[in-house]
Amino acid sequence: MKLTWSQRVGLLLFGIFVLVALFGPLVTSSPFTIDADRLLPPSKQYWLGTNAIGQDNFSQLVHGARTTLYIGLMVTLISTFLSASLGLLAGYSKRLDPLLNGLANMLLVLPSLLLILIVASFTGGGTWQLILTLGLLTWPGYMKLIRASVLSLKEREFVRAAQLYNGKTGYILVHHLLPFIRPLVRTKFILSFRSAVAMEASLSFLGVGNPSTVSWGKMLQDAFSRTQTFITDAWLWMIVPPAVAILFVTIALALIGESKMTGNPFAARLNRKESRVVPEKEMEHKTGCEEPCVEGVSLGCHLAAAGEQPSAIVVRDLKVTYGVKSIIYPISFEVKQGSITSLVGESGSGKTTMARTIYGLVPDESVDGTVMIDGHHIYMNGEPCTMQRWVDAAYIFQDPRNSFNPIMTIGQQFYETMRLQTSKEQKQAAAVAALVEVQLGAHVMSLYPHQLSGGMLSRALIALALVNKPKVLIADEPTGALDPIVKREVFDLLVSKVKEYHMTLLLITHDIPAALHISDNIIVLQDGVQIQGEQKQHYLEKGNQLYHQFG
Ligand SMILES: Nc1ncnc2c1ncn2[C@@H]1O[C@H](COP(=O)(O)OP(=O)(O)OP(=O)(O)O)[C@@H](O)[C@H]1O
Repeated sequence: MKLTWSQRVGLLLFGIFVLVALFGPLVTSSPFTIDADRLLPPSKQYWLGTNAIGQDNFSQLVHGARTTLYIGLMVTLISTFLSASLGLLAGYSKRLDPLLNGLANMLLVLPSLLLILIVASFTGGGTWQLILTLGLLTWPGYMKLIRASVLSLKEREFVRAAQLYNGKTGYILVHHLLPFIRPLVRTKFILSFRSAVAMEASLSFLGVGNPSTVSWGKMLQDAFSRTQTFITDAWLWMIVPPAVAILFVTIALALIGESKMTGNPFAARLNRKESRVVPEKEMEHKTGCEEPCVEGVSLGCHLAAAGEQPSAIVVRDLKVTYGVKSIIYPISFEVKQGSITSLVGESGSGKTTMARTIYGLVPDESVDGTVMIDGHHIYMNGEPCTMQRWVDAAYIFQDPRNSFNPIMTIGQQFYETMRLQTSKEQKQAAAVAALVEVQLGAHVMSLYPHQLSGGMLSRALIALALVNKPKVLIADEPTGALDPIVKREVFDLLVSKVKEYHMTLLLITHDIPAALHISDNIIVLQDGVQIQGEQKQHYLEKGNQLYHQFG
């Protein structure tokens, strides 16, 4: 990381204070020793003179650095940890959010200094009481910022994908979300340190704090509490040194913090990424459930038992409603094993909603009817789902750039989806083989998504979906964002792989000629309704014609 000049100055200045705090007390006398006259001016023996009871001001300043920085560090660690962890939890968990956010709001509306004074007065004057009071009352501001970031991040496709193949909240918070909020956490750390130093000084100055320790705030309090300080020149060596020390520490931290906010290359990279992606509307992921293919119970098995080609996807009387708005009107269809079915229709007709519903990405309460993939019921009154997503069935999201976590390498994201391979070597070999099959080299494993072109990302996403050789693949406009030539290449690649592995494909596309060319069946949606007969024929003919005319 390249340091800016202000960052270097800040670090140098702060480093000097840290060295003084660490080693100063080892080479100076005790700050409590009273062995000189009162209010002596600076001399060779007492570099900063003596205070109103004859203690060495220089020794007090050096020992005070240790206390002030120690309190600042501890307060900052507690406050930053709380901001980050509670912000992550509140942003991610709908259940915890009202509680944590409500608590943060409550603390924010109370006047903080008054609150701290009251709590500190009640808890007594110990150093740890002060640290805990400050640490426990100063987390809400940044907690809310982090919560807001997580609320937006968790709607991104790569988080949804991680939910599908890993599911564990702790893993997603630590591996997928924490890296994004790290710049905020760093900034919070530095700003907290700065305000904790100032706050400690203010509270000590007001008489709240440990009376048996020396700190810069306490030096100021001693000085201000005696009238001699101001009727002589004593204020010059009693007040100016601790005040300047506090000022310089806060300036040093401000310089470091300023650089962090503007010069952090990761933050810049993140901002570039954020500008490229638009978070989707909130659509809570709820899992369905698995029902093993028990003969005589599941619909797919009924068909198999009857000697027909079993259905890989069964949709019966499916209806999707968001609030009072109906998106999909009752619809039924089946996709036979090893076949390709295309779902076409005008923009906004409900194709993506249908695909997401089939894969179990739509909340239970919005869904009515039956959906089964390879014999597994997807929705069954909120029972936990055991259908292995990315293993039994995979889903290719519409936007490949949004589907990969921008701060993890492609290789790391492959490893996450693999459950069949146990060792790292096996995973590596399978991932490389999948990438090679989509004409990408093994070097792609170590690249970040922003280092790949749109076409490469689409191929990588197909490889990711194919790596476990799922029986069913749902692809939502897998070539939507590509130019016509690359589009055709990626499309052909997808179809060839589906055929090679005898997979079942449900394809959402606007490309009607391609759909007509490759599909065993085409479903046409219009305003959430499946159209049939002449109306369907007319739509396909018109779409085919227009596509040839305008691409
Ligand atoms: N989470 C949601 N809450 C409320 N309405 C939604 C939600 N998601 C989608 N919709 C609505 O459902 C309708 C169908 O959207 P959908 O994305 O399924 O269409 P689509 O056919 O895939 O469109 P396109 O081809 O443009 O991607 C739209 O009117 C959309 O506003």
